[in-house]
Amino acid sequence: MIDVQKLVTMIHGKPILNELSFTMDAGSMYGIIGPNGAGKSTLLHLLSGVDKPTSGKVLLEGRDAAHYGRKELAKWVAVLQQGGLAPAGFTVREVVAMGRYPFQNWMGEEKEDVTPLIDEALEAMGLTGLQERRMDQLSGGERQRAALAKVMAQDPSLLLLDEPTTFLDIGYQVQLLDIVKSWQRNRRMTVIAVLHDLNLAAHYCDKLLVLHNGKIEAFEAPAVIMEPDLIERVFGAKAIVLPHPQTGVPQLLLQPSQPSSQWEHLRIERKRKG
Ligand SMILES: Nc1ncnc2c1ncn2[C@@H]1O[C@H](COP(=O)(O)OP(=O)(O)OP(=O)(O)O)[C@@H](O)[C@H]1O
Repeated sequence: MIDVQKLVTMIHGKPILNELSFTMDAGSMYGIIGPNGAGKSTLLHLLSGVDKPTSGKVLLEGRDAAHYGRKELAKWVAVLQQGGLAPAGFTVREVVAMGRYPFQNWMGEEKEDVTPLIDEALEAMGLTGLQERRMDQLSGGERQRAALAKVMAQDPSLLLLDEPTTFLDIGYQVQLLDIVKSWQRNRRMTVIAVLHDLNLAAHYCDKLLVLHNGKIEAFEAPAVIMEPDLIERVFGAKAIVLPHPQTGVPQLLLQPSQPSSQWEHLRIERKRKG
């Protein structure tokens, strides 16, 4: 369980996160959504224990995240950073195997043979055929999948994802979230993902935390969040909300501000050119 108490982050005297308090249950999938600069990545870094708040606390399983050692924390918290891994001279398989680092002794050894775990992670992300390829020879999407395979090999209890679908085409966006979701259900893992695509967030997350101006605007089930007034208030965008024809999950259709005048402009242009 994650218990966030009166969390404040100030940067250059300006509050970026302003007294956030909430709890998240183990084994559920949560989305953090909000406009650019709302503080989503800042909050994720605090939840991972990497950054320290100006005041307030993040309790992971009842213990202050700031009091965990790095390696100890890495045994059960994995973070998939925005943009995945930087390209480097290692092969895909070597990078995925690095996910096991927190469990290794000083000689880089583990008690059990982890080959099947690494094979499974490579297979799940469609990387078996690319496992001997160097990271700098991969596309952005392939690197992102390698980064996810690495955190899969880590086998965490809490997985933090910062805009995991950014470099992926629509097929891999759905595939990545499908994998994370089934993994979350099967292993009772807790997942917290910063997502910009609200339609995907509504489909995959049990609850959505909406950040706006460093405060929690709402923390509810997607059916409550996907509501035109809230979307316009937070994102300044007009939207129509419709149930997905197959799943019934609310989905947003964005409304361009002046569609008719744009079409009119094109019609006049065409007429002018004859
Ligand atoms: N090191 C820093 N120095 C100054 N300002 C910072 C620093 N880090 C973050 N900020 C500011 O804090 C605010 C929140 O940043 P954060 O990256 O958490 O937003 P975000 O919601 O993740 O945004 P985005 O959707 O654009 O990724 C922004 O206004 C950003 O400019």
